[in-house]
Amino acid sequence: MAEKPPTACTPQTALPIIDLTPFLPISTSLYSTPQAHLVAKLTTAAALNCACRDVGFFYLTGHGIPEEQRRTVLKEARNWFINASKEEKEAIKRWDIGKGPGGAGDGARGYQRVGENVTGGLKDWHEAIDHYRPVPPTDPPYAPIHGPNPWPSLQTHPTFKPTFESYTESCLSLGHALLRALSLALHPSPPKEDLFIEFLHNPFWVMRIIGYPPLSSSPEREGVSCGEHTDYGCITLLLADNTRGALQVRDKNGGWINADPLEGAYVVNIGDMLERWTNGLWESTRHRVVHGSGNYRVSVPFFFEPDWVARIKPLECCLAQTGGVPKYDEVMYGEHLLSMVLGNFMTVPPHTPPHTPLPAIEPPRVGGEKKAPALSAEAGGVSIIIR
Ligand SMILES: O=C(O)CCC(=O)C(=O)O
Ligand SMILES: [Fe+2]
Repeated sequence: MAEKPPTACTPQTALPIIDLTPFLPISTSLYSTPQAHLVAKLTTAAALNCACRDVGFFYLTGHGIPEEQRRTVLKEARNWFINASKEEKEAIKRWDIGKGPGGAGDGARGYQRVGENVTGGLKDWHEAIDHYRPVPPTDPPYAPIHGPNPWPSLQTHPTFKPTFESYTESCLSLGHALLRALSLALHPSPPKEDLFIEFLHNPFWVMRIIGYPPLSSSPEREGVSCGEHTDYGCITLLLADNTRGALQVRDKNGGWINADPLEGAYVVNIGDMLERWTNGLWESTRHRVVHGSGNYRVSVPFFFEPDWVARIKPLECCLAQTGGVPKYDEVMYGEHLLSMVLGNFMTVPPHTPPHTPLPAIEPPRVGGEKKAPALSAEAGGVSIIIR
């Protein structure tokens, strides 16, 4: 007789480790009976529920993405950041809306130089290429995040684009599997893996390819590499090199937990959309990057999001567990993203030194509570992104 999956959470001091194997397509061959498979899934789901409820961050093993592919992604990213010339970087730069050559520019896709991103009012000490799911140029709901992503030159970096395109496919498969597991975590009895399926016909995604010079190379020799924020979507699959002591996660007491890399694992966190779906049962956890050591750090967070047009509101099963009163108004994911990304414009002098505090921003109201905003504005050549 198969063992029963655990139901209670034990207190966590570090990030929990979750094995997703039972949710991978190959998993059916691993278990002797459907009942044994279901118990394995429920065990993973129960651990996920604890991780999302207590920490909002976890290590994910058994994710099915080959180590070789993950290593190649980081190698390509590092190679480009270190070896691409200033001109090559500027050739794929992010343009403010309509300000690129021939009126191009969506305010979002492309390369941002060190200090161009600002989080929580402070400039971030990193450079990055931001990619979004390519969408047709004439598809109205996506405006202005239209168009293709800009890629490094095929002449100088021929393997960059295919590497990231195939990695995107892998992350999308993993995202779907993880969302089935999260569904079961919320609805184990009777077991339900399809709570999110109606929101994931064509999931939107964002991928940031980030290079972090050491903070000691910044003018102030201190500050922050990526300011404190929550992620605004569904789940984030973080692939990072083996630098320790950089990514820090807020714990429930307001302290910081180091989310150091774990060999072969993803660091995963839940975003604001899952907080809304769960009516706050799971909170998207604040985190930041403070890269104090002397190396050049590389990370590639992949943000797996709902469909652009998905309408997000607390799920019935989560309302039932949280007193029955919705704490969040319904939002369309794409509108929410755009309001965060483009709805706030701030005036920033063009030569503001890194880590200069910017004017305070009134955070949007979320279920009557103030919640840190995720927004982007361009002014004076500075992009402001507050996740
Ligand atoms: O680089 C990292 O470790 C995390 C970056 C991050 O939190 C983000 O881009 O949202
Ligand atoms: Fe983040």
